[in-house]
Amino acid sequence: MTAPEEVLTTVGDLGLVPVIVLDDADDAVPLLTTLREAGLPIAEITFRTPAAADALKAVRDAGLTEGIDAVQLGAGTVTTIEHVDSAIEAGAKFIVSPGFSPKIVQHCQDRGIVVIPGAVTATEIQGCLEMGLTTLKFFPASTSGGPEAVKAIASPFKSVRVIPTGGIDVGNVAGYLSLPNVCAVGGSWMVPRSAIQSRNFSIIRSLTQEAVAVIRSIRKEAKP
Ligand SMILES: O=C(O)C(=O)C[C@H](O)[C@H](O)COP(=O)(O)O
Repeated sequence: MTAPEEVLTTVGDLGLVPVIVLDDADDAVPLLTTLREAGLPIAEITFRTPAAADALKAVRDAGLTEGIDAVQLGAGTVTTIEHVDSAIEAGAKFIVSPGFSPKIVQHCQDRGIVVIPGAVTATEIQGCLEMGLTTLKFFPASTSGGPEAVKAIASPFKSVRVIPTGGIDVGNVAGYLSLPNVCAVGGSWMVPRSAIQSRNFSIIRSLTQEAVAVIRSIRKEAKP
C-alpha cells in the first residue's frame, strides 16, 4: 500500500510527470518499463482514451507498481466521478484533473487517494486550499502566463507547490523548474503519442533519458 505522502514525495524527487495518451492498453507495460529503465518511474495515464483503465490494470498486474523500483501510477484527465472509481479500481495511486472540481476532489478525499487538481487563477487556488490541497497542477501553463504567472502566485500562496503542465519541453523546462514554488513539471514531450502508436520505445527511451538528465542538471544548478 502506497502512503499518500509517498506519491507527492516521489513526484517532487523526480521533478517530472510524463502525461501519457494510450490508444492500446497493451502498450502500457512496455512503455512504463521503458520509462522506469530510463530513470522515470512514474506515469500519468490519461482518461482521454477508452484504453486508460485497462492500461492501468495491465501495469498493476505486471507487478510494475511493487518493489524497490516501483512505478508510481497515476490517472490523468480525470473529469468525472466514474473516472475516479475506475482509476482506483485499476490500481492508480494518484488522480490528476485538468481543472478544479470540488466534487471530484471531495470524492478522492473520501476514497483516500491523492488528488492533484488543475488550478491557475487565484480563485481556483483558494478553492483548492480550502479543501486542504497544497500541491496543484498549473494547467495550461504556457498559455496561462508561463513562468511569470507561476512566480506571481508564490507571494500570496506561500504553502502552494505547483506542477506546471502544458506546452513544456526540454527547451523551456528550466524556466519553470528553477522556481521555488514548482515541485515538478508535467508534460508529454518524452512520450509522443505517435511514438507510442508505432511502438518506437527506443525514441521514448532517449527522450526520457534526455529529460531526466536535463532535470537533474537544473536541480544541481539551483542548489547553492
Ligand atoms: O489531459 C490532461 O489532463 C491535461 O491536463 C492535459 C495534459 O496534461 C497536457 O495536455 C500535457 O501537455 P503537453 O505536454 O503540452 O502535451
